[in-house]
Amino acid sequence: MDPPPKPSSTSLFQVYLRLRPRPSSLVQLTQQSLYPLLTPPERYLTVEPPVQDGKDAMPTHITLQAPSDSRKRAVEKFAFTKVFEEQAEQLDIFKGTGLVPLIEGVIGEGRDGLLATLGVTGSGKSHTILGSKSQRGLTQLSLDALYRSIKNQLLHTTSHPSLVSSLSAADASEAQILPASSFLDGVYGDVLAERSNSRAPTPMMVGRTSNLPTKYTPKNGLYSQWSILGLSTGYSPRGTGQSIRAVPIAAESEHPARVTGPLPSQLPFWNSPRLTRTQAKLRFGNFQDSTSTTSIPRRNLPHRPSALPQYPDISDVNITTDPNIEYAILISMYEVYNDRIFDLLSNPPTPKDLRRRHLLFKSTEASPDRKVVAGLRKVVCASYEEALMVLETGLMERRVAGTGSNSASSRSHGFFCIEVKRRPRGGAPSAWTGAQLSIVDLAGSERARNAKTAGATLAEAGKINESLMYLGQCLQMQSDCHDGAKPSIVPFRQCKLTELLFSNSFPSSAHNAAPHHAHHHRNAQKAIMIVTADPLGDFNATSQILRYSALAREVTVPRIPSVTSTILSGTTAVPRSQVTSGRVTPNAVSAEEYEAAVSEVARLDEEVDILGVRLAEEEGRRREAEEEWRRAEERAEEVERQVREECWAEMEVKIEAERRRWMGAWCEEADRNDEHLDRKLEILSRGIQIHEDPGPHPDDHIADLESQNEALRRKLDAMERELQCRSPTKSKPRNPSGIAMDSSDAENVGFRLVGLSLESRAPGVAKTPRVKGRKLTARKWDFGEDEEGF
Ligand SMILES: Nc1ncnc2c1ncn2[C@@H]1O[C@H](COP(=O)(O)OP(=O)(O)OP(=O)(O)O)[C@@H](O)[C@H]1O
Repeated sequence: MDPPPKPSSTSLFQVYLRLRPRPSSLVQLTQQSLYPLLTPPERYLTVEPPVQDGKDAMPTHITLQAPSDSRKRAVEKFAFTKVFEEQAEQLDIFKGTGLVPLIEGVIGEGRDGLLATLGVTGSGKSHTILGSKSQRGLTQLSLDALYRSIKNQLLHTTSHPSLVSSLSAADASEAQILPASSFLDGVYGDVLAERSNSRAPTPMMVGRTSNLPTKYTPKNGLYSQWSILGLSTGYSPRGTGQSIRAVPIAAESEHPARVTGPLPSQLPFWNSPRLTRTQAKLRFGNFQDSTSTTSIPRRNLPHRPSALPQYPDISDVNITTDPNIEYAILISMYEVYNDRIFDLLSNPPTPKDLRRRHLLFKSTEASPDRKVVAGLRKVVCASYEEALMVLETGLMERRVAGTGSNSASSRSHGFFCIEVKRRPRGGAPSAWTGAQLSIVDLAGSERARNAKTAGATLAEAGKINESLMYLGQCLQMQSDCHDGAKPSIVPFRQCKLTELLFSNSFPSSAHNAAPHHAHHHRNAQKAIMIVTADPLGDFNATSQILRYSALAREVTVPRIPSVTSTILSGTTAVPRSQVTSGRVTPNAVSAEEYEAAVSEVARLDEEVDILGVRLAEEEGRRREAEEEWRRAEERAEEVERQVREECWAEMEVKIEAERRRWMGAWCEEADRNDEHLDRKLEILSRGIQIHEDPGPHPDDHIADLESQNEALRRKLDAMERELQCRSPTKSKPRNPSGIAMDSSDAENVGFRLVGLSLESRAPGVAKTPRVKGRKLTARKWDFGEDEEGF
């Protein structure tokens, strides 16, 4: 097989392979005692000797053969840029993978750099990127190299108060930029107050399974993922006073932590007082998590610097910089979880709103030709220690869970971005340009059967595998079109992960830039992929990853003793003497023809074998396609369901709003009516004064009656006198009934009139008697008529 293709201008990634060492003998012993029936795993991977000669020559090829392969499957050979064997250390990886030139490109050329790890779960991706208790990872080493190189040209927010505002003005990603001191104070300053409002903790378990007690409960105590960076908390969140410590694995134990140089203890927030037990309880609450995995708080206290690993030392790494340039470094962190981007450095919008807002990867007004993650929080870090603290804070937010394959399995793809901003010394505030180094810790692909996941963790695994499948397709495309084919056909827009990894892999074109923006031509990013593999791990999962990530691949079919070979061996066994004996039948063929036929059969047989392998591959691809189809259908259903739910929710909101509007209008109308009525009543009560009739005073009434009586009496007297003065011959006047009336009668009449008059004044009395009475009193002419009648 040829040496792996040299990275060309079209290749998107340089691909390195790192093999994970065997677990330490102590771990193996523990495993054996826990699972005595378990057969020790067989190694299925062989590293080929280096193709080139020389002392520093590195292997580039591996062969893969299924362990205990009764079916005699094809032997596959893979080519990588370099293969790092089990004994390789972090420093070897740092120096041997071209990470230093990548950093140089970021500082000097303004070229974006990308470093990513890919592998099956538990194969050592996080170990490579983040390191362990005793060794720094590539992230810390890159940060160290960066800060060492530009420390004399680095601007600080303390000495340049306008630094943050000038960086914000030049930022194209709508980011919230703040100095590290403000950020760290915000996170750790008022720990008590914040903790009580903190988000629900994400399931987390850290440490090797084999090192954990058999029954692992929160009461056993925990240590955070950050401790793998060597920043031991020295603090048990439950206040038990104990923290589980990972038993150092063989490679690590050779390099005990060395603490040298300036320590983060010099930072003010690292010296903040430790929590008391009560405070801790208050702060972390009661960790009664119902999930199968154990929870620890997302943000621990600032860690003690005493365990900070300084190994490996990279003080000999020198990156030359232009002294006329001044720099600022911005750190941001996000994770891709379930195909959505979440900021790892920002707090929830409100303490009550525990849901995180996902961010968009898009072109902005200030960055029309290049997509950026918009709205991230970026922290200006003036020193390596500050950058480490920010990294810790982000890692605490990252989703990690214990699975059957890895006790601290990353459940999201983590992105750690170091933006190196540069401008000429004393340049205008807006003159910032720069490039970014992105370090990506991908979540591992896993088989549900091996990982023994269920529920949400299984769903996460589905999403992880899906995004890794798309990544695989992109990488496959890169290796397929190595020889001059266009890499632009790489289908990277299929999911968020591949978009983030590949969209800056191509140089920006000037015509895409908006005319009102000074166009800054960007070089295509340089990218390094470190594929991690456990030679004793899951064969199928590992071979699948290697298949799509390798730069080249060759399949050899093992020779199977078949009918052909039997014939062949029979042929060779035929003694020449027999062939030439002359006992040849008319149908018999010559020995040469027979041999040619047999070799033709052998060739065809080989072809059949190769076709068999191809068929198996095609079948695998078909299965993948079917799986993709199924997932696409599921996605479509999910989208449909979401749309329905959204529409439903929107409808409900609208109906509710309409109802409220109507209720409001109805209430308003009712109020208006009430008001109107009130006003009317008021007007009425003001305008109409009801006077109560006091009624006649009884004395007045009596006096009145008496005067009337008196008047009548006088009238009667006058009439009597008149009668007496008339001649005695004249007959006595008659009453209407014809009966003669004497004075006593007249008196009676008078009294009756008075009585009638009284009755007529009484309320509710009928008028008829009054008419009668008036008739009696007022009809003087009646008398007159009578008089005339006499
Ligand atoms: N090169 C190495 N040297 C020493 N220990 C290693 C190495 N690689 C991995 N390990 C150990 O193996 C375990 C699993 O590694 P790690 O967590 O890095 O896996 P991972 O690939 O990131 O898994 P996941 O995808 O599930 O997050 C850790 O305990 C780690 O310390």
